[in-house]
Amino acid sequence: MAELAFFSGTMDCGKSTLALQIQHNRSARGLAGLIFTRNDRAGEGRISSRLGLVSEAVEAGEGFDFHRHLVRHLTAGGRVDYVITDESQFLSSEQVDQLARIVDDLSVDVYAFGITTDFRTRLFPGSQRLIELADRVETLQVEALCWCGARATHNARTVEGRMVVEGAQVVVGDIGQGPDGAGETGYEVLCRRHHRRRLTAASAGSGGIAHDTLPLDAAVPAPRG
Ligand SMILES: Nc1ncnc2c1ncn2[C@@H]1O[C@H](COP(=O)(O)OP(=O)(O)O)[C@@H](O)[C@H]1O
Ligand SMILES: Cc1cn([C@H]2C[C@H](O)[C@@H](COP(=O)(O)O)O2)c(=O)[nH]c1=O
Repeated sequence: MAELAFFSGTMDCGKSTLALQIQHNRSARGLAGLIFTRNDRAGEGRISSRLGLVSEAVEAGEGFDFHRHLVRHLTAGGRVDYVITDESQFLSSEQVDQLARIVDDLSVDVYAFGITTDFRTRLFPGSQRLIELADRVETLQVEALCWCGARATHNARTVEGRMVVEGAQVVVGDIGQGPDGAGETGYEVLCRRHHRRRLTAASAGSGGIAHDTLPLDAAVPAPRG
């Protein structure tokens, strides 16, 4: 039976990489997929991972109808075994309904990838609808880490390394500072404790994992002698 699966997590946890791996493995076995994205950092009509993989994709902008696109494709004699949508957090609730309709009415698997919450810890519209409708919601296994070493569960937006809480929900960008450095909007993944305290690596003065904040003493035996 076809399914709607939502692979979610923070920024930088490997979602696009997994999307491209699924695409690679399925196409290697002769399955035909349609790949969609919206507002990828690499530009329109592209799906890119930080591991360097890039693939072409159909840009599913505002007003794009996934169900109509598939019906047209099939009517024209095309084949579709599965659908991948990256940056699905940016989709509208109606577009996610169309994805569910593709699964139920056309019996095509849909694998959606996206971050769950925005820089203010609120659900994106696309992610909210995916959580409501998906047959399965998967949290990615490769966790991103907060500067303190704890699992990063939240996305912070930063300006010059400092967390900001005002601004538009959608600002396309990357982990770290923008290319021009000062004043550029960037993102940093944090654990909830540090997101709540608005404590980024820069504001905490941390150059890397702060080992003394981890409860490692109990796990690592003290050296003998
Ligand atoms: N130089 C590198 N060497 C090994 N792994 C890397 C490197 N750069 C990035 N990664 C991996 O890529 C992941 C980010 O993958 P990506 O698909 O771009 O994430 P997402 O789509 O979730 O934002 C990182 O969590 C890390 O595991
Ligand atoms: C938290 C947050 C993120 N974004 C943008 C920033 C990136 O362009 C994407 C996430 O991409 P990734 O492949 O998962 O790293 O979302 C945003 O617009 N608003 C936010 O609050």
